Amino acid sequence: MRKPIIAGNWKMNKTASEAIAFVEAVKNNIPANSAVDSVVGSPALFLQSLAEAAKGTELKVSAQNCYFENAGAFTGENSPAAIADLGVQYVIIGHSERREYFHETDEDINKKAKAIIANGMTPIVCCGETLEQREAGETAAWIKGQVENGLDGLTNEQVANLVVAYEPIWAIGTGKSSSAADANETCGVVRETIANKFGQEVADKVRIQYGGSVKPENIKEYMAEEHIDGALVGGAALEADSFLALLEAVK
Ligand SMILES: O=C[C@H](O)COP(=O)(O)O
Repeated sequence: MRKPIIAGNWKMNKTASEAIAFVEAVKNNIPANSAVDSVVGSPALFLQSLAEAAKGTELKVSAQNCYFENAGAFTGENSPAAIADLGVQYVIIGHSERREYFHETDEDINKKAKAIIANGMTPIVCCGETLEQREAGETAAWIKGQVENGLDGLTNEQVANLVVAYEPIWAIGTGKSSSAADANETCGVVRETIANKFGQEVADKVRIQYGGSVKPENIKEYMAEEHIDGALVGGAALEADSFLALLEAVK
């Protein structure tokens, strides 16, 4: 049985005081030993204060990116070792916005996954196709390539413990969510790709999220599907009430 994982991704939103207010409003409203892993993905600026505020609670903090080296002359980047030292437990990598606007490749994402794991954190590895790829019938082949390349060289145990987020790019922030059946089919491609590369036992353990216009009103439909173990949520995870409603719908 895979434990559901709901992760909010704030993207480049919120000020420091808004971020703390969110965590204060949420952290004590998640029951101890919750049946759901609850994660909030913050800009790097607020990671330290949020990790401190959430310490000892069920709410876990995620970065939205990091570099793949722990230290050195990489102006403007954030070290995975330094992020881990703050008490951050997850890092989202390979989000389609990072791939598109910051030209991240599968190779970068693979190096980041290794660095995140080496620092004791859990990567949330994103993949997803464009509308053009979907309409051309290329979704499965594209997702297979992203997953194979992104996870290349990891051990079976490392893959079993990470999270993959499938986010069709055309469904992100558009209000056009994928149908639950279509999302499940592609999450099934992720699982099958992992089974072929790392074995069925690993594939049965890895948690796969769907992301793209998930809201408290539709999350149950996704969570009812065989291959969907959680959600990566943007817009509907920005307000504490809505984030708590997502958790409530899943538990
Ligand atoms: O990382 C989250 C996704 O990009 C989904 O964003 P959204 O829920 O606003 O569509």
